[in-house]
Order: sequence, then structure tokens, then C-alpha cells
Amino acid sequence: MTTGIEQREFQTETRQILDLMIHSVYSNKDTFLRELISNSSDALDKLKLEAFRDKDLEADTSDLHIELAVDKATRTLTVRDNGIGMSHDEVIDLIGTLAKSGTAELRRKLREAKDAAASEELIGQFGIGFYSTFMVADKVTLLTRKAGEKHGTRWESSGESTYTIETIDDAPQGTTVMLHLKPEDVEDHLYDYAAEQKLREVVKRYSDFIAYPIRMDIERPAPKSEDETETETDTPKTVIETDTLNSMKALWARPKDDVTEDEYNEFYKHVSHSWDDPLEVIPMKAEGTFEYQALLFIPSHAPFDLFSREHRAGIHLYVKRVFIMDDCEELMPEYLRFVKGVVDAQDLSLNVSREILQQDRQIRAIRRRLTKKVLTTIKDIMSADQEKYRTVWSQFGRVLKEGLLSDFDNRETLLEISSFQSTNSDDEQTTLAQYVERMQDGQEQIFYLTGESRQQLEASPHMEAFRARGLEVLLLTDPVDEMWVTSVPEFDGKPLQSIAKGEVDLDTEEEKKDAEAKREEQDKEFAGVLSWLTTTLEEQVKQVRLSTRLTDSPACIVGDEFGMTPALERMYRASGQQVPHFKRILELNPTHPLVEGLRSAHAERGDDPGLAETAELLYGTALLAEGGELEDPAHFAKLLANRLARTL
Ligand SMILES: Nc1ncnc2c1ncn2[C@@H]1O[C@H](COP(=O)(O)OP(=O)(O)OP(=O)(O)O)[C@@H](O)[C@H]1O
Repeated sequence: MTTGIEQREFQTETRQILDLMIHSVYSNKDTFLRELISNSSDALDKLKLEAFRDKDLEADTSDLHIELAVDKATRTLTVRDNGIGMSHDEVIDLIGTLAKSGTAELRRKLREAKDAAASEELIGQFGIGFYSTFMVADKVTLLTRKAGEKHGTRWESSGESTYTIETIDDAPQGTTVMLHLKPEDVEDHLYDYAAEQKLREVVKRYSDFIAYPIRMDIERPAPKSEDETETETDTPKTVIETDTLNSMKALWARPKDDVTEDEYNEFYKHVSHSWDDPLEVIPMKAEGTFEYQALLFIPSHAPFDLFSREHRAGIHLYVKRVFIMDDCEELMPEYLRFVKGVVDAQDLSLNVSREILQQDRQIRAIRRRLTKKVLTTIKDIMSADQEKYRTVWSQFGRVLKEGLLSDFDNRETLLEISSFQSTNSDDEQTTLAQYVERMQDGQEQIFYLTGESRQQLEASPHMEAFRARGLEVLLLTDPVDEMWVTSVPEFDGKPLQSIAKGEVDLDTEEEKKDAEAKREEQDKEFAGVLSWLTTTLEEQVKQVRLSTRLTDSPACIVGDEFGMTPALERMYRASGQQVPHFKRILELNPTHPLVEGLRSAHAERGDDPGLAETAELLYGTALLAEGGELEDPAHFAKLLANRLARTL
């Protein structure tokens, strides 16, 4: 059944990235082979697993391997595997599209990238897999047949705007990628990929650990037999021998002193589909009840899709060297989803399914150990290499903080390795331990304020008294901060306290005596206006009281000790959850002329309807000052305009 050749257009995004590839921003062209071999190795893993699960699958799994073949005359290089293959539709979806989340994001960043080096780094973080073939080839032909299917698919493109695709009768099972090589151009790092030596070197360098043989037929001079005599006219006899180019040694099973940094780096690129080197390598070996080996990596960059639903876990599970599954969520808590690597367990059945894994005691024990190990590694990095720690935190801090909500066992360690912005410094973040060290005499709490941006928090009226007294406040601006602060009661015996919640008491013992007397007097003086305001603003707030936290602003709004912040309320609503509206408390600064004016106006002419408008304006201003949203901005604007008009 050979159908006609169909020509299709690449998606715009794909085309742009192809274009970048071809006019290569990426100098290391050797890596195309790593990508192809890596894809083949994945395809072999998948077939092995599928055949194991589905005994009726018509597929030959007796000699799973990868093959390189060169035709010097036509300058083609072929990479062939007898793996799972792809169906017609899969070729369109997987090869015809750059079907990756984050592609749009990548494009945006590429547009902003200043120079070639910056673009290269971006592409490096993103990876372009199969498309990297266009760095070295001006035409790529892919022939594939999915295991169990009758017909195959032929795909071809010269990396411009279109590709062709057709269904064909006779294709061997698996995938063959044929590259029509561009002419060698050493200056442009484009080497002769039809040369045996080059291919050997590249395979050894990037793909030595691949678990399947990577074979290549090599033409060698035939060994001479004893009685053979050579005459000048004889053309030398040659024989073809098949060499295996890789050692196939599982890297995680080798003692770490035997493995070079380069080998670890290349293995990382294979398991994580990354293009850049990892930040940290974590080899692990456990003997005893649960025997396993693991090789984990902390990447140097957060992937574009770290916060997207499609983001997949990064751990591959092996059982006694046999690949079982990738993206094994059961082996790592969600907040460590950026960690990549493999775990090879000795005592699991090859038959394990996701369902079994979820229940398995051994898997849970391994997960606990891996989690602890990753966290202690970050802690070690923190004490040994501040620069590196800052990279870890800037890339993954936001995700790690999710652990404060979910991982009770490791909360202490998580708090120790976290750092935050604070009023102590404009650019250096602080750890909680450093904060505690700087705490003033008599200060018993760790103060913080949550919100959307540092700028907004610094301008918030809640900061006034703290700034006046030189008290340090943590400025927490990640959405996850709103959540974890409510579930972490303390650090090092010091309670965490929001400066926008509850009452603040910053006075020393001596100051207290004075303040109490003054406060009593003010309370009496303001009693009338406060109770009137509480009634007038009852829709908006649950109480109006005098404040001890304001020095410059007339008013601010504070939450109950245990109430939700408006930001948290919004987050819950955005995620579709029903939450009741929490009314907060309006606090007034009794020394501010506006508040004092309102008090005397209320005492003199309590029935003036203009006063209620002033109350509304006062409340709205306090809301705006903390960066909040007005319920009815048009109404507020009208009140304000009328009031201003009257002053002119
Ligand atoms: N040799 C192959 N056999 C079977 N499927 C393949 C093969 N090569 C590629 N594919 C399919 O095409 C998809 C896209 O490949 P591509 O190399 O572009 O990206 P990737 O490997 O998923 O990710 P990355 O770009 O990070 O390497 C693969 O995920 C796989 O499903």
C-alpha cells in the first residue's frame, strides 16, 4: 500500500527553530549523533518493555541494537535501530512538529537574546533533538515502522519550510535516519561524519554508556594467509568486520572514581534530554535490605515548563539494569521534580506497574533516601560554594519551597536551605539562620510580608513602624510563599509573624508604660469615630481600630492572625476552589491629620453624609497602598473626583 507523497508545511515555530539550527547558533555539531543515538536507545527501551507487557506483539526483540552505516560515495550517514518505531501519525506529531511545551517561550527569549552566545545557551537549555541533524545534513530521510504494524512511513525534508511524508509497504521494524551530509567545513566545526575515526570518537565521547550495542561495519585489510604472496598488481583484499563502538557499561554501576566528569555530563544529557552540563552529580549506592544504585543530577537551569502541568518527573527506573519506565513519579516528591537521573533497584519485579509502585514499601523507602540525599547535597553546596548555591536557589527555590507545604519530615532541612529577600539588603538574599543572627535584642519573631513584588511590599504602610525601628522584614513575593507561611509555625524556636496580620507590639518594656497610658487616652478620644466607622464600613471590614504600626500613612488593612490574605483568597479562587471572603481590620494612625480631622468632624457633625464618603475613601486608599484591588474602582474614582473638585 504505497500512498502518494504528501507534502506538508512545518509549523511556523518549528521552521524558525530549524532556521536557527541550519544557520547554526550551536557550535558543537557533533552532538547531532548523540541525539539520534539517544532517540534510538529510548526506542529500544520502549520496544523491550512493550514486548514484555504484550506477549502477542509481533516484534523481534532478539537482537536489539543500533547501527551506523556510511556510504562515502554518496556521503550519507545512516543511523538505524530496531526499536519501537513510529506510526504515520506519530511521525507527523513527533517529527513534523516541535511538539514541546515551552517552544513559544523559547522563541520569545531567542528574540530577546543579544548575541549568538546567548542564543546558543538558550538552545542549549532547550535542546532540539532530532532537528539537530540539520546542522550537518542538507537532507534527512527517515524510514520507520512501528512494532506490530504492517506499513511503514517515509519522511523527508531538507530542513526548509516543508517535508514530505508517504506510507510505504516494506520498511524494516524500527527507525532508520539517513543524513545526506553537508561538505566538511572544519572552520565551522563541521567535521567529516562519514569518517570512521570521527564516528568512533563521537560515539565514545557521547554515547559510550548506551545499554545497546552501537555497531558499525568496518572495512579492514584481509589477513594474509601463509602461502599468499603479494604482487604489485594485486588490489589489497579487504574484509568487512562488525565492530561495537560503545562499552555499554551502566554508568551508575561503576565506582564513581572510575567515571570522568565528561562521562557523567554526557549521561546526564541522555537521560534528561538536556544540552547543557548538570550543576551537580549525585551518585548513590545502597546495600542491605533494599539494594539499589542511583545516579541523580541537579540541572544548571530550570526547564521552561517546570510549572506547567505537562512537566514530567525526571527519574528513570531500572530493575537489575533493565529499563522499566521513564518519568517515574513515585521515586521523587513533586517538589524535587527538577532532579534527573536513574534508579536501578535490585529486588523489584520486572513486572512492576505504576499501580504497584505506588503501594510498594521498597519504592517508598528509596524515595525517602533520595529525597534526603538531594536536600543534604544542596545543604553541602550551600556551605561549600555560595555561588553554586545561589544558582540552585535562583533556578529551583520556587519549587523547593513547595516542599515546605508537603514534606513534613524534611521541613527543617528545607527551611535551612531556603533564602529570601529581605529589607536587610537590596540584592543579597538571606537565610533564616542569618536573619536570626541579626535579630535585635528582645525581638522574638521573624517578621515577613507577602505580596506581589518587592517594590510593592517596600511601599506598603505595614512596613512603616518596622522601618522606623530598623526591624528586618522578609519580603516574600513568590505565589507559593503565601501558602507555606501559613503552615510553618517557626524556625529555630522563633515564630514567623506576618507584619500585615494581628496586632503588633514593638515597644520595649519602658516604652510600654508610656504607650499604654497614651493609648488609653486615644482609645477614649477615638471611641466614637471608631464605632461609627465600624458600622459604616461593615460591608468591607470587620473592625476599625487604632494602629501601632503606622508612622506616615493614615490607614492600613490588616488580617486576622489566622485569616487568609487577599492574595491567597485570589489564588484559591483562580484554582477553582470556593473560599469565603475574609473580612479584615482597618487600622488608623491617630497622629495623621486626616484621621484626626475625621475624628473631630465626626464629633462636631456626625450626621454629615460627606463623612461616610471620607470613610470609604480612607478605606480605598489603604487598600491601594498595600497594592490591593478596589472592589468598585469606578465608584472610588468618582468619589475622589468630586472631592477634589470641591477643593478647587
Ligand atoms: N529512533 C526513533 N524511534 C522511535 N521514535 C523516535 C525516534 N526518534 C525520535 N522519535 C520520537 O520523536 C520524538 C521527538 O524526538 P526529538 O529528538 O525531536 O525530541 P526528544 O527526544 O523527545 O527530546 P529532546 O529534543 O529533548 O531530545 C521522540 O520523543 C520520540 O517519540
